[in-house]
Amino acid sequence: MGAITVVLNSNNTKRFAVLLNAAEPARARILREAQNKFRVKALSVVYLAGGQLLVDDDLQDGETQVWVSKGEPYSGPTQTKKGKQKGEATSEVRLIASKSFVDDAALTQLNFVAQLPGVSLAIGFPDLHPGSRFPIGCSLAAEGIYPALIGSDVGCGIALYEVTPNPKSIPNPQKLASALQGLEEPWSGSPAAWLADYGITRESPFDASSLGTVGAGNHFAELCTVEKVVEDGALDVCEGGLYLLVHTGSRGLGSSVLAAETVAESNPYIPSDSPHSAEYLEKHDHCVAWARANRDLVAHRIVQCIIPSDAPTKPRKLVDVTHNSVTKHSLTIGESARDLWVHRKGAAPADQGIAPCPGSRGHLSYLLRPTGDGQHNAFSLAHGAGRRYGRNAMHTGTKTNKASLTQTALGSVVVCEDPALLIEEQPDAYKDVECVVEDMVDAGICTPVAVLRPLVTYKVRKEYAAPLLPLTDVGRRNMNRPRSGVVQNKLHQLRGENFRHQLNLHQTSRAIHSQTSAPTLPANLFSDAAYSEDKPRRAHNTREALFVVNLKQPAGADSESVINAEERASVLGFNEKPQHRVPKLTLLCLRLLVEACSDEALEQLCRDYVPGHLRRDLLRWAAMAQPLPTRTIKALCGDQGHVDGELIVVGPDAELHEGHLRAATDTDTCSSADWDTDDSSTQATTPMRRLILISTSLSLSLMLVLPRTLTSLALVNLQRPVSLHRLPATCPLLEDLDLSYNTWLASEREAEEHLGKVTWSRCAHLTRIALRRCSIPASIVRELNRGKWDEVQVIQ
Ligand SMILES: Nc1nc2c(ncn2[C@@H]2O[C@H](COP(=O)(O)O)[C@@H](O)[C@H]2O)c(=O)[nH]1
Ligand SMILES: [Mn+2]
Repeated sequence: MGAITVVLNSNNTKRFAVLLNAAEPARARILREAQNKFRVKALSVVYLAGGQLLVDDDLQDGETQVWVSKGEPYSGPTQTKKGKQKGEATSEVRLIASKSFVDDAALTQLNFVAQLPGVSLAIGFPDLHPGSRFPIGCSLAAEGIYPALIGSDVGCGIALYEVTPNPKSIPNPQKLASALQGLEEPWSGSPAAWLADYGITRESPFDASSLGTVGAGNHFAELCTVEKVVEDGALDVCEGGLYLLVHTGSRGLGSSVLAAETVAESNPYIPSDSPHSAEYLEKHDHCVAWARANRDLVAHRIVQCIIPSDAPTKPRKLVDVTHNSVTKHSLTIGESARDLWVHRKGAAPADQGIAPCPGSRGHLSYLLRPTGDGQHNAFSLAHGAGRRYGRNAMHTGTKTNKASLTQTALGSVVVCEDPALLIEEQPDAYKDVECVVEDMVDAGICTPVAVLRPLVTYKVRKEYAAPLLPLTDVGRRNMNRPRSGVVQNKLHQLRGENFRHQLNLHQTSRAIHSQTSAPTLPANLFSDAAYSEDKPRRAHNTREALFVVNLKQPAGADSESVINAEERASVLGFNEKPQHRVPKLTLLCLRLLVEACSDEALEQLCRDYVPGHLRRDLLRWAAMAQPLPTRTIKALCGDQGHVDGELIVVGPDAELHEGHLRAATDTDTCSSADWDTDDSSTQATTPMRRLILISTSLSLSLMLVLPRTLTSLALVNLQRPVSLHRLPATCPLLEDLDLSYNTWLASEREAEEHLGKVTWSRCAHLTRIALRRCSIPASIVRELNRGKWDEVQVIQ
């Protein structure tokens, strides 16, 4: 029996040594000591290195560390295996991390990319964590180029600028934060002139709209002070001086480059020295230069905010490293040296001098000097602490105090007016940067030269509402006019904004805009039953009555259980009265084609000729006017299982098809999709965000497979109660929930019974709930608001 190190599994930094003795069983002693030392009563699980459970009391010889947990999964280091390429050549996987936590999913991804044809070496740094498809915090050496491995934020990186090296005193973070205004608006200067300084003469739609903006997600600009200089004279930084870290990339430009490369294939391979590689590298280099220019402009704007000047100069840049890129290096793997393309996906270069290693907004950051010959680490270093938890995992549903999120334990201030981002980017979401640095120092690949302390972290303000005019309208309106510089500029801006808006829709689909089509034909041509004014009138020959007729009231259902068109319109978010809404001619034609086609022909028609937005409009319109049967909905949805992120099923001739959800779930839920996309990239497919079920049914088995990406869900006038208590787990991102017109929620007692079972605090994003013609007891309203900053809007 000897000494063993006990590590607290939940954070991996708290540890102590315990001397085991023969008198007391090892497991019991470890737990007892750990409960005392860590002051955590519920510790009950002991893991051995690699994650194996210590079930009986005896430790094998050779064990030196154990991890104690309250039951959460093992978070210690994991051993990696040697990968093998598809052909005969072997690829090598190296993990440079022993103290840092590395998620199993990230290792799986690392092993996966190591197996790709042409890849010889995959290195995971201590900041390694899962990306949506490929790992982040790694370098991959390959014969050719895989654009998807670099990701869509090509050129993203971190730069450090000098603001005031010798201030009289440390500036007040709150004052600094309030000075940071106007940074979301497009820059008022000339992007072309700014870019020209970086050798960029090619215009892009993103120049006017995005150049000089930080962007969302993990990007940030941070005013900081030098806490400690470890290597004298390094970078000329002074303790107590004011500096600025800027982390941003090529904004929508990189996304557009990756999108163009991945039209036919999701992970294409470009052989080295092919014409295609030259073409891709030209675009890649454009993004890298653009991202540098962007960081410099962000820095310039920020310094202008805090030290306004009529003749501003660019702040002095001390370092600028790109962490998403591909560059060629000579690497010796096995016997021989070869020129290989090193893909850095969240990895700093180690051949360009000092590199920043940011921790988080609530931790210190480091400046590191690379050491060694670069062979072991493929001339790369960790690019930061790396995420420890995925974004979804940060939404625990427990009550969060806004002030505690905008003020960090280090006394710094956070400017972030997006509540979800504020939660997702909490310091706890990131690994321990000290461990990350130690792991690299232990591996002999760097030494720290200075330590930075955050003062103000700028993420985003809600001060600029981008114009969302459809590109086509803007283009058309300006087609025949001479284009002045101003108009040209505006056009570029709108194009950029339009693209950004599309990306936003892909990612959040918060706003599903209703059509505002001008009437083209009289409404009564559209609905069969209202075909002609000459037709003998039915008892209620209004549109509302027709919808009711079309819905074929189920046997035994009373009139209360059927909802009229206006009510349906309210569910769909259409504000106009239905009879005033007339479909576009294209919709009418499509509706007729749908009627005329066989199932097979319809599927082909939809697949090959009808764009998503038209199919979506038809689904919406039909939901109002003449609900479609299941098979037609299926044809309109195609393989994706939804149309443009949305699915509307109005019964009773239609019901939710399991195939719909399977398809939608398959495309949406990559196991690590919620971790990080590393950028504001678009996904190859639109995730399903909105599901509307009216007057149909939803079985428990379907409820359990609802796509996790849903932000808007309507379960309206359903004939049978559904297991609402499953919602927080199945739809964690839910923002809008419509439970209107459900007869099983009509009385207080019934509403209490069904709504009372839901842990509403776990629906952290919920902002609106509609309960038209339903009851909502006061106790439920209280529960709805528990743990929320803003009151959930209740619509009745
Ligand atoms: N000093 C700060 N560091 C931060 C902050 N948010 C994130 N981070 C660190 O930066 C890297 C960036 O990684 P990427 O994959 O998004 O390019 C990340 O790993 C964190 O360690 C912050 O607000 N301040
Ligand atoms: Mn980045």
